[in-house]
Order: sequence, then C-alpha cells, then structure tokens
Amino acid sequence: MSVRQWSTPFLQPVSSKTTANEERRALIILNQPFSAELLKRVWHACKWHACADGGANRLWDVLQLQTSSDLEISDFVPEIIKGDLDSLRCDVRENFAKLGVPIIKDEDQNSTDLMKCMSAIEEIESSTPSLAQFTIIILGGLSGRFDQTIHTVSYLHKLRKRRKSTFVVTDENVGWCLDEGEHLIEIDANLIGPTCGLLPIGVDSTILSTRGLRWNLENKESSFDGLVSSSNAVIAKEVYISTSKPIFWNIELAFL
Ligand SMILES: Nc1ncnc2c1ncn2[C@@H]1O[C@H](COP(=O)(O)OP(=O)(O)OP(=O)(O)O)[C@@H](O)[C@H]1O
Ligand SMILES: Cc1ncc(C[n+]2csc(CCO)c2C)c(N)n1
Repeated sequence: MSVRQWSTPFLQPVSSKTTANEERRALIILNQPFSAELLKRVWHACKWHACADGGANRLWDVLQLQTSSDLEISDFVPEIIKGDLDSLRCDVRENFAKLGVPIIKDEDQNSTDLMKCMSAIEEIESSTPSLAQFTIIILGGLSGRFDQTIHTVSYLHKLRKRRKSTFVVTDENVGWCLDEGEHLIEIDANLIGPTCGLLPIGVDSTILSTRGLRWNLENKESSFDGLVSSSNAVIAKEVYISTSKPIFWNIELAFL
C-alpha cells in the first residue's frame, strides 16, 4: 500500500490562499465556540457550508461580535442549516431565512445533527458523480460535552472507509483518523504544531513506527491498556507514521 500524504492548507490565512482553494471542500459548523479568525480561514477554504442546528447560532454570534468590515454577514451565508432544530434560536432562524438559507428539519432521534449534515453532503455528491468527493472540515467537535466529543471521534473513525479526508478543527486542535497503513503529514509550522498526539481510540491495540517526532516509536505497541502517545511534539517538516490499526491523530494549532 502507498504512503498517504496529508496537509492542512485549509488553515492558511485568507490572504495567502492560492491553490488551497482548488480542492472541493465542505464545511460543517457544530454548536461549539470558535474564533472569528479560524472561521474566516476554514470558511474561505470551503466551497459549500452547512450549519448543524445550533451551529448557526455560533456562526451568527461570531459575525455580530465583529466590528471590522472584513467579516460581512453576506460573505458567510451557509448553503443549509440542518438538524432536529431544537437548538436553533428564533432570531437566527429568521435572519438566515431572510438571507435565503434552506432550513431543513430532520427529527430522526437515532442520528446526530453532524450525521444529518453529512447525509446532505453525500446527497449532493450522489447528484454530482462526475465531481471529486468533498474533503470535509468539521468546525467544533473536540470540545464541550464528552459524549459529543467521543461521538465526533467515533464518527471520523467510521467515515475513514467511505470518505477520502475528514478533518475536525477547533481553536485548539486539528485532528483526523489515520487508517491502518503508512502516512506522511506535512507540517507547516505557521499553521500547526508542535504538540501532537497519536491516540489508539476504537482499537484494542496498534503497532506504531514514527519519524519526525520528539518521542519516536519503533514497532511499539500502543493501547489504552499500555502506551498512549499524548503530549508528543513534532520536530521536523514532515511526520511519518506507520500504524497497523486506525488511530486518531491530533496536533495543536500554531496561529491562535
Ligand atoms: N455541548 C456540546 N459539546 C460538543 N459538541 C456539541 C455540543 N453541543 C452540540 N455539539 C455538536 O454540535 C451539533 C449541533 O448541536 P445542537 O446543540 O444544535 O444539537 P444537539 O441536540 O445538542 O445535538 P444532537 O441533536 O446532534 O445530539 C451536534 O450534533 C454536536 O456535534
Ligand atoms: C442507543 C441510543 N442511545 C442514545 C440515543 C439518543 N440519540 C442519539 S442521536 C440523537 C439525536 C439527537 O438529535 C438522540 C436523541 C439513541 N437514539 N439510541
């Protein structure tokens, strides 16, 4: 199997976006806090944008708080708001409805608002089969309620088989699932690092080999019963990871 290459150009500042915008990306905004700077970066890196229910409140509120003219509401109108709509505030609903945003109620109590937004993306992909699959950026999801955080991580774990790339980003971290195999992660020190973690979540154990870290592993078993490589650090421009089972990788943001 080939080495999977990873990079995070969707975290570049808007002013230096060039080829980063060519990739077909979709953003899902969850109901968790995020900074205006992070919103600006990931929003402009994405071609399509969804708010998961109360994620629309977060988007609206962060835009209201901005006094500078570079965050105009008209530049941040999502393509949909979707969920069971138990968290979407009336004022936010009215304002986005006036801006023409479709607001889709899905009352299924066996799927989360994050999953409902992913279904919307996969429906678009089914109707545009000649286009590349979206890379998904989930904003929020590694903070707040622990059951929601674990849901996000477990969802990324499951998605790895059917989706090319799904990232979750907060003001603290960016993380994604590394499937079994070999990976090369480009480290743009202006965007990410140095602190990182290789977390054997959802597997009994995995065998890890790494290069480019302060504490490298060489054919070492990692599991919740044994070694968990948290608080590791990147010391090179790229990190190599070989893993025998899927792991969750996270690295801190360098710019907030
Ligand atoms: N307290 C929280 N901590 C972490 N993530 C959250 C939290 N609340 C919401 N989210 C994320 O934001 C999404 C939208 O949340 P919202 O508050 O609108 O609905 P919810 O009813 O709490 O969530 P769900 O219906 O998906 O269980 C959720 O699907 C979840 O991914
Ligand atoms: C075994 C099991 N556990 C929890 C829920 C609750 N639940 C999971 S997703 C969801 C929708 C939230 O908008 C709700 C209520 C369930 N259905 N089944």
